[in-house]
Amino acid sequence: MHNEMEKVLISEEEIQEKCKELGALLSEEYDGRFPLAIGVLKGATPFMSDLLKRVETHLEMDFMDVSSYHGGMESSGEVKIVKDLDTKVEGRDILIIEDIIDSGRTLAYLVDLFKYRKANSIKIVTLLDKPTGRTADIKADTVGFEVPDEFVVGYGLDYQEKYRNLPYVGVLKPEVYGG
Ligand SMILES: O=P(O)(O)OC[C@H]1O[C@H](OP(=O)(O)OP(=O)(O)O)[C@H](O)[C@@H]1O
Ligand code: HPA
Ligand SMILES: [Mg+2]
Repeated sequence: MHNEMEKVLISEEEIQEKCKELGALLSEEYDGRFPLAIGVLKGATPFMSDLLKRVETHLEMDFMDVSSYHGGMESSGEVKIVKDLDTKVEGRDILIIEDIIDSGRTLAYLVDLFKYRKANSIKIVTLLDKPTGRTADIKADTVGFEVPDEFVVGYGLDYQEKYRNLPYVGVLKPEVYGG
């Protein structure tokens, strides 16, 4: 698997350091509150797991699956709910956890949905931000790293459902996309 990578953009150590840093920030922000942390399946799961271990306040976890890429490299433009929350959003302080904001469509959809469901507050934390990909008007409150205009994989991010289990974020060799 590692020999299919052209380059590593963000190392395992850098990611773990960032989780500590962002975890400390969120610990302050949510001190004394009981936020509902929502992981966006499937990509956000490694980041959610490592980040929330560093948050020192009570919180509730839930998951939502809204897919628009269908394993490929281009957003289909249409966001579809695959799995909804088990938890009521009304009156809650929502912390959406994402692996990447690219076009912004996934998050624009979720923010609208949670507003409609009468959340008390909505914040977004994302490991990666790819500002060059943006078509929807959406900005994260907290960003781990900015990435260039390249398709990235690893640490939750997939290409055709593979590479999510890499402990780092990188770019694949061009020949991997060939077959
Ligand atoms: O800003 P956008 O252009 O909407 O792209 C970002 C979203 O796309 C990817 O998820 P995907 O829909 O591929 O599902 P996955 O997490 O299961 O891979 C990624 O994990 C984000 O959720
Ligand atoms: O660069 C990316 N890599 C993997 N999945 C993605 N979903 C949106 N952008 C990306
Ligand atoms: Mg994906």
